[in-house]
Amino acid sequence: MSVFHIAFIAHDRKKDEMVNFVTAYEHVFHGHQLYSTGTTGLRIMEQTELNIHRFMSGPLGGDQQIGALVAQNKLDLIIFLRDPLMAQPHEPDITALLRICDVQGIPVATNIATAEILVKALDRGDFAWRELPDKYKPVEGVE
Ligand SMILES: O=C(CO)COP(=O)(O)O
Repeated sequence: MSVFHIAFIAHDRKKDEMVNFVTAYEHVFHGHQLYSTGTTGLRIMEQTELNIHRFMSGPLGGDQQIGALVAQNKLDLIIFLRDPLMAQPHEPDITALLRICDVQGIPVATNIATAEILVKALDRGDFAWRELPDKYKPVEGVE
């Protein structure tokens, strides 16, 4: 099985939805390299057997840390359940993360409907196209 690099991010009022989603598809995510922002990852790990590399909490820079991986083309899929009805103090970081996903052409789901479609595609093996030959080469000048 190919190992893909997947990040989970959820705003506070979307965290229950994220935990339910990841729990339902735990068997699909198992065996992949998983990342998250701080609190989202904690919540998922409390409810599943998944091991997740947690970055900082979103408002403290976690979105930017994940964005740095995206900039280096080191993520294959991001599930980012955003809260469209509440302003976030780190809105510029969120916009920057989505922008850099578009720069690199990274699949990113910002609502549960898209997340469902992408996880089913992952399960089917539709992510093989992400096995780019230069994906994990270190970026010059960056450790
Ligand atoms: O704010 C977030 C994403 O913008 C999520 O951060 P937490 O997972 O730490 O709550």
